[in-house]
Amino acid sequence: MMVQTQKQTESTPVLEVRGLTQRFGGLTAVNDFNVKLMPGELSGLIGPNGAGKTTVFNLVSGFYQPTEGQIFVDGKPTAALKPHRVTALGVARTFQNIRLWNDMTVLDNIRVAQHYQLGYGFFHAIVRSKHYRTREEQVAKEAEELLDVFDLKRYAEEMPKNLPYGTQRKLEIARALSSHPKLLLLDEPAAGLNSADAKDLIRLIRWIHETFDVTIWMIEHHMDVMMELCTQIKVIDFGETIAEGSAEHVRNHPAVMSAYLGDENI
Ligand SMILES: Nc1ncnc2c1ncn2[C@@H]1O[C@H](COP(=O)(O)OP(=O)(O)OP(=O)(O)O)[C@@H](O)[C@H]1O
Repeated sequence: MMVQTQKQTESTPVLEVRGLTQRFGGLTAVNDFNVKLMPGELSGLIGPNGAGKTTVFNLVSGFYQPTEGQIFVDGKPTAALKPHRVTALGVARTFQNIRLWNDMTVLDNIRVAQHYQLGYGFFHAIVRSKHYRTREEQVAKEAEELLDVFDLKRYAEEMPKNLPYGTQRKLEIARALSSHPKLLLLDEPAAGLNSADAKDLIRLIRWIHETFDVTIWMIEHHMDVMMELCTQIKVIDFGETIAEGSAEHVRNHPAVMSAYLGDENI
């Protein structure tokens, strides 16, 4: 019985997307998109500007409700759920333009993100019940530990906007991990980084993948970052999937080369 349960768990994709389509008025931003990510994968999604990549992430994280199609997180349908419900089911993300809470300290950015996941009620917070206090202590401890493992502890009382750009990116990833996600979506994590910071980011993502029990799906324009990290890459253009496979395979794929013609990043 135990073995069967284990097998079932192992064969359930962390994310499965079927026939996902998103229209904005007359524009089809994503058309019949399908993907299956198994536990522990580190995969990529690439495509030229405006191809529909962020729209896919917005759909998977519940920011948009799809025009058509189904999304399953760990086997549970999520296409009709609000973002906080999708987060509670185990999806966390970062944004192309860093979205930290700049009027809160670094430590509070992590603590508040954890609260989203805890979801204990208003009553417990108001009366500060024993249950609430115990969880609060746990949250504070975990937040400090997370800052420690990300080598961010010295910035705990700083405001995020005062940190170097690469450190803000790191903090945003740490904050996403604080909700214990099964699936981490990274939207262009190397955007705006210089090449030294981009190399640090590659090491950081590899370390997260090896250390945390999390499946990672990332969008990135820097092909060298994708080549270093991703085992599987999907390529979209005008919302259509035009290629998929290993980094090497997609890099040399004629449809990909044609889609990127003139783009110096590939
Ligand atoms: N909320 C929206 N309303 C209307 N159109 C939108 C909306 N969000 C995205 N689009 C359009 O959908 C298309 C896909 O956009 P999307 O941001 O997903 O592309 P992308 O591949 O992430 O691009 P980039 O690499 O430039 O970030 C674009 O034409 C964009 O203008």
